[in-house]
Amino acid sequence: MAWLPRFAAKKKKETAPAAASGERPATSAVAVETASAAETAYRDGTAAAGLPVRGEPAANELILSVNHVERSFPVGGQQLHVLKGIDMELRRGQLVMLRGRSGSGKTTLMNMIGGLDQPNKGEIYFMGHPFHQWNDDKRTEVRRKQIGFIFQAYALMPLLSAWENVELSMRMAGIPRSMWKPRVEHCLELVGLGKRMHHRPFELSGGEQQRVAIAKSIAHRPTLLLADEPTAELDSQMGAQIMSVFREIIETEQVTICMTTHDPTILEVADHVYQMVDGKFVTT
Ligand SMILES: Nc1ncnc2c1ncn2[C@@H]1O[C@H](COP(=O)(O)OP(=O)(O)OP(=O)(O)O)[C@@H](O)[C@H]1O
Repeated sequence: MAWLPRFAAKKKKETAPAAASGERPATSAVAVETASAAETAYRDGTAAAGLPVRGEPAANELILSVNHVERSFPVGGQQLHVLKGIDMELRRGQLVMLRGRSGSGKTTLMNMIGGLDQPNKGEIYFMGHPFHQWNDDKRTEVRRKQIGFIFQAYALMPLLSAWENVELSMRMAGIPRSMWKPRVEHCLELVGLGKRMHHRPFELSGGEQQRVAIAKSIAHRPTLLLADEPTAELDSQMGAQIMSVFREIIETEQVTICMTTHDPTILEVADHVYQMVDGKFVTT
């Protein structure tokens, strides 16, 4: 679970300017025109809205390709080889799972896929963008618009309602204010929380809180969702509900989901499972 603190530290840095832009008042004619162009673009699903193009995505489109990736960390004057030549790919609409013992390198790989870290060797292309070559600012820009993150411990703001939590993520993604309401409603309904929109996290069950976190992660219409043990805190029934929500959002949002899990019952619903042992994938 090293992923959460490492991601949280970076996230703080990346969201500050976005939050400011979300609050931008449309006071000038230019600003009004820009906002309405962005809103139209958002409705039409065009790139001008600052969101990924929706349209009709090509079935089976290659979203991510990882080629011969290696990652080492200096520890005690020596190199600790954590990833030892990883090849994988993710395609549009897939639900892909990574499984492996604690310390096998899953989090390290997820950090690379999400553009939070870079390999020492090898290539990572996300939507054709060479993450292995790009600097942190360029990767952050793509990540903010096209990738969503879900954590084991939900990562919700405790004093905000479900609605406000989802709205906050749209504000931070720089989406025009007038688009927030319909999209927040849509996302919360999609995860089955239409009747709990104004509850705060402590008024919701663990499964419901995780569903708010999912609504939050898809509000900006990412292409890829990365989920670190999203069912680990839940009982098997709630875990199954989360998996059915994942299937639903894959269908309706054409998103791709890559998640880590230890739960063998959940593995059954994956389109593909990568088994990691000591920094490499093995076939089972
Ligand atoms: N920044 C770092 N510096 C040094 N070692 C690291 C660093 N990040 C990860 N490691 C080491 O790499 C190995 C793999 O860690 P990683 O967090 O990727 O495993 P994991 O499979 O996700 O484990 P878990 O299921 O417990 O989350 C561990 O031995 C860890 O200590």
